[in-house]
Amino acid sequence: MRYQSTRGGVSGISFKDAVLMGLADDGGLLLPETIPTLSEGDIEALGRLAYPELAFQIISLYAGDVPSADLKSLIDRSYATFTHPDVTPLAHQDGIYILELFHGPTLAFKDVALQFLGNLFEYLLAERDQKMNILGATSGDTGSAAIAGVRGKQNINIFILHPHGKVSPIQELQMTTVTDANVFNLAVEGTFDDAQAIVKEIFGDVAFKNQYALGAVNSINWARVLAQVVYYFYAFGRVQRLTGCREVSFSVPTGNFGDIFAGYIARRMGLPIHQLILATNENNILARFVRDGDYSLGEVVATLSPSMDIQIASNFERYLFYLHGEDGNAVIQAMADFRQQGRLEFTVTQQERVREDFAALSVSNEQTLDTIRSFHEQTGYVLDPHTAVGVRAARELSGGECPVVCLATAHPAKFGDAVRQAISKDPKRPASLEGIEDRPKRSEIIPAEVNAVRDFLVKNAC
Ligand SMILES: Cc1ncc(COP(=O)(O)O)c(C=O)c1O
Ligand SMILES: N[C@@H](CCOP(=O)(O)O)C(=O)O
Repeated sequence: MRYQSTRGGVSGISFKDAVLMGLADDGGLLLPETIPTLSEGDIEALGRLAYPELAFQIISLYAGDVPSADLKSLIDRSYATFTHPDVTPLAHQDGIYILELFHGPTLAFKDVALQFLGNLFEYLLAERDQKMNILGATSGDTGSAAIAGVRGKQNINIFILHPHGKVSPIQELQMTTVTDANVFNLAVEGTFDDAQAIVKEIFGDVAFKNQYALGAVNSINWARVLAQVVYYFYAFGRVQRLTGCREVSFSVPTGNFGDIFAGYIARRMGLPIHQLILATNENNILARFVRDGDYSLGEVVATLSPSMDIQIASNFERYLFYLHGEDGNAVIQAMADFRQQGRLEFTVTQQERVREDFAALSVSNEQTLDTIRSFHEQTGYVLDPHTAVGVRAARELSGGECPVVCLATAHPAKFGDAVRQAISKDPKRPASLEGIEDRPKRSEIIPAEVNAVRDFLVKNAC
């Protein structure tokens, strides 16, 4: 399998090189040159596998240059850190399937990909006798999952930018209480969008990126999206065996468009996804895009699901590539238009195609609280606010023709304030969070300026 950039300036590179390149050297995002498709029989057989074996089968399709035994060992080690034997178990509550993606070390779906990516980086760096400085932006969950994936690892330093004061207290502590010498937390005086723009601008300076061997842990990195494709197949297989259904819908709480894009890839591989429901909070540019073709930038507002307080969704560029018939020049033009005008226009045909690909809903804070409350009253199950956004959208948009899987992207204990507001009690705390408030902390506040981050990196790079 070879990889190409959404902007047409990079092509023919291997999986290993794509993982190390992160952001494509032409500023675009990497995608496989072809998407492998699977037959109904293949998909049914895959659906019977245990999670690590399924991950091996799916990832192998895209990572032919990693020897099978090595890939298997990387995957097995990555999922051995999960506390549930099924890795991503499926609960059935109130007619909805909840795919619990939060049983990894930092209690969010990001662990599914970042445990793997951390091990993969270590493996590739050892093979090439290289060092790496990871630079990432987080609205709360990617940061701690990436740190957990590489803390204490040889030849890797990690620099994570989070928006100062805009992540939940537990999310902040999960990052800043990791005081290993190779971990640097930077609290940026701005939004997640500012942090992500800084990261992309620094990656865009290819000479600097190569000089400091920068690595990407955000969904900029294709390996992130790829590892997330796996659980769509896993959930489909489990639900199909339980219900005998031919198709399944998925509802996906969405911010940076990575998780739902993984579902889009799974569907392109042949997975019979009926509806792919894109659920946003009040930062609703993506929901407006799907429903009305209105892709225009708004101000980021703080919500009860802070990890989705995003307006400029990184992976949208990957979808644009397909929407524009895999034409890199059209993507370059669209990205330039968006930078200049803060909006994009779509033809009627494109808008129709988008609505074939996705259904969408924007969910308010009030509706989020109401969903956590009513779901708890009906089932006793406690949803985190991001998952609640997806559950609300599933309830409103799914037509009931086939089962719906809601991706449960975080453990409710990460968002205690929102849960308490909804059900007047604290969510149960998993053991990993016990005493987190009392641990030593390390982080730096930094202005939302490229040069400030660049200077910090130069001083602390490995
Ligand atoms: C808990 C949680 N749910 C949902 C999302 C949205 O996922 P994506 O950014 O891949 O759209 C995020 C952040 O990305 C998150 O941290
Ligand atoms: N919600 C994310 C934002 C970054 O998304 P990513 O999937 O591109 O890493 C977070 O928690 O940081």
